[in-house]
Formats: sequence, structure tokens, C-alpha cells
Amino acid sequence: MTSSIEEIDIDTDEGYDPNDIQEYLTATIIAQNGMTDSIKERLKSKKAISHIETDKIIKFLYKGIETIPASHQSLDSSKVWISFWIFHGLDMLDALDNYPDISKRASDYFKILQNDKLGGGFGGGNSHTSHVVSTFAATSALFTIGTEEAYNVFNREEMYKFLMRMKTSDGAFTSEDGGEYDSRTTYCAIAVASMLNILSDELIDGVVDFLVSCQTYEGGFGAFPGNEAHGGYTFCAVSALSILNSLNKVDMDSLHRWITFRQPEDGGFQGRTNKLVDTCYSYWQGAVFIIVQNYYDQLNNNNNNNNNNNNNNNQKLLFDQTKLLDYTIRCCQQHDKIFSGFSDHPTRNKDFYHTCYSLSGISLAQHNDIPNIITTMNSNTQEQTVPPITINSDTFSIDPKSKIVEPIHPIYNIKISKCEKALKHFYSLNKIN
Ligand SMILES: CC(C)=CCC/C(C)=C/CC/C(C)=C/COP(=O)(O)OP(=O)(O)O
Ligand SMILES: [Zn+2]
Repeated sequence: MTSSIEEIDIDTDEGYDPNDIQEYLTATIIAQNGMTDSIKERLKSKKAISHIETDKIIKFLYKGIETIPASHQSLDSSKVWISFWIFHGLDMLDALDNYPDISKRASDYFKILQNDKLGGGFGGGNSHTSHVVSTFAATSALFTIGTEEAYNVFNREEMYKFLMRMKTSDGAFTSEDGGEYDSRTTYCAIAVASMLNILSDELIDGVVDFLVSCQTYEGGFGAFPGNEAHGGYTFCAVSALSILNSLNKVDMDSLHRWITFRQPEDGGFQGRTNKLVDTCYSYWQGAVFIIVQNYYDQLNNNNNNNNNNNNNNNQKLLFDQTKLLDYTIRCCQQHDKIFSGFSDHPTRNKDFYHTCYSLSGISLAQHNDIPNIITTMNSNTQEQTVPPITINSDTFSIDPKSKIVEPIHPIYNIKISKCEKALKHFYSLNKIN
């Protein structure tokens, strides 16, 4: 096999065999071959454990509540995100609620981050101006804390004014006053408004058209019309369209095809064509698979004139759940004597972001029937119905003693029980518009 791009002499065709596709080596293909090799190596090494090191992960996350490593200094504007990654990671392992004083400490801190006398919304760090993406992280963190004290932090009237101020004339939302806008900022605004029961006709005017225009010829969605399809932005566009009940406007077959090709034989998900698998996409792309599945399920139910949301019990998901668990748990769990957590790739260090989204992806892959949650917990009613969610039995073939991570809502990435409780709370309050 040719080992570098330079060795291919295209002009003379020397050494070029059109039947051997391995000859077409590019920088990204070489990187992918390296990734496949590092996965194979990892699977042979003692580091490849097949159970989730629950206690050590909890220790890693607890430590993060008290001390942020000096190396995270540059992430000052992401304090709100670091809080969410840690809280949600712990919550999925059922280790958040008993942490001493967590509700009061988090609520007091998030009150400081909320700019309710300065135009609404939340900043990402102390004294930061409001940002739509930080506001989504703050909302998710407080939903994850899940107490009345946490819910009472929100100033919904000011939040509504903030989101209305962020609206653009083409149906998107800017990140902040004078900031950029894309499918990500638009999802964050729509998700927050639907979570807090402040979604009005005026707020959503034009949003569906903007999001639909971000779908590319590949089938996935980009940040902006004409941008390359990417898993993060596809999650954002498809989730927001699902909240707005408008997935019928999407070229769903093309999206389905695109997302199916995002799980190469490495087992994990890649964010875009020809790029490396990475554990954060276990959630971003995993959730897209589930939203697509829920869309087809609903379509089939409607075609069958059947009003039950779904009749298939123990319905498997549209991706290879075992392979995703294998990549995430065995290849990317980085453990030492005391701590454990997840990295993006087999040869890298653990961090809070990948620990949160790896556990979120594991949660999706360990459960079947999760698509039904989207239909029954649709954030526009106080009547939340939690459907039966079955455990994917393949998870036990990887390790019979597997820890089952708590099931999450695929669109909001909040533990189901916390999501149900918060939505009931906010949908019992007056709608603001
Ligand atoms: C709700 C919310 C804030 C969602 C954000 C979702 C989002 C845009 C995630 C993608 C972030 C990410 C890892 C980009 C990597 O691009 P890269 O070019 O470094 O990596 P690649 O090679 O995997 O594409
Ligand atoms: Zn990543």
C-alpha cells in the first residue's frame, strides 16, 4: 500500500492502479488508518476494560466541582458549560443529588451568571454578558439540578425579551448582541424557550425556513446555508425542527443515508465525511439517529391509522449499539488507580466534555425504545408521559456486570426523570409571550 500522498504520481500514472482504491491516499485517510490501528492496539492492551469505572468517574467529576485544573484557565467563559458537563455526568450515574449543598451552591452561582437586570439571559462566566449558547448550558445545568430552588433562578420574562432581541430577520438567533448566528445558536434559543414554556409564534417566526435551508446535498446540516454538513450542527438543526414539529420539511431519506454513513467500522461516530470518530459524537450523532427513527415511527403509525405512539416493544436503534459501546467504553475510557473519564480518541487524555457526552452516548446505546420519548415528552404540555424504556440486552454481551447509565432525553440531554419534573413545573406556569 502506498504510504504517503507524495508517492502517488498522478501525471505519469506510474504505480497507479485504478482498481486499487487504497492508492487514493489523502491526509485524512492516513489519519483514519492511524485511528483504526490505534483502536486495534487499544483493544489488545490491558487498558481496554469493558465495564464503566463508575466510582472512579464519580471521583473525577466530584473533584471538578471543587477545583478546576489550572490548564482550564482559558475556559473562563465556559464555566457554565463545565458545570453542566460535571452535573449531567454525575446525574447519569445517579451521583449528583446527594452531593452536599449542591442545589444551593449551584443556584446561588447561576444567579450571579444571570443578567436579569441587564437584558436577560446568562453569561458563560462571572461578569460576562449574556450569550445564547451559555444560556442553553445554564438552563440545562439548572434542569439537571432539578429542585424548586434551581427552577426559581430563572427570570422567564427577561429571558423572553433576551431571546426576542437575539432574533434575526432571516429566522435565526444571534449568539449575543452583534454576534454570529447559525443552526447551533438557533437550536439553543429554541431549546431554552421550549424548556421554559416561553415559545411563542412571534419567537419561532421564520425559524423552520432558516434551519431547513442548512441541509446540504450530503443530507446532513451545516452551521449556515452552504456550509459543510457536520454532526454537531445536524444535531442542532434536526433537534430544533423536531421541537417545532417540522421534520416533514426535511429531506429525511437523504438525512437518514448521511447519518448511517457516519458510523464507520471503527464503531464510534464521526462528525463529518472522511473525518475521525470521536466520543462526543456518540451523543451528537446518536441523538440524530433517534430523532430520525422517531420521525419514521410516527409516519408509519399515521399511515397505519394508529394513534398509539409505538407498538414495537424493545425496539432497537438504527445504529450498531454494541459497536458504539465498544468504541466508547473499551477504547476511550482513560483510567488510573484513582480516577477515570473519557477522551475523544484512544490515545488521548480524559476531559469533562468527552466524559459528559460519552456517558450521554452510552445512555442512548444502552437503551431501546428511546425514540418514543420524543413523542410522549414533547415539551408543550404539562402532561408528560414517560414511555417504557427497555435496556438493550447486547450491553450485557460486552460485560455482564455492565453499569446501566440513566436514560436521557435525546433532544435536551437531560436525565428523563429530571426532564419530566422540570417540564411539569414550567408548563404549570403561565406561558409568556
Ligand atoms: C448545543 C450545542 C452547543 C451544540 C454544539 C454542537 C457542535 C457544533 C458540536 C461540534 C463541536 C466539535 C467537536 C467540532 C469539531 O470540529 P473539528 O473540525 O475540530 O472536528 P471534526 O474533525 O470531528 O469535524
Ligand atoms: Zn469530541
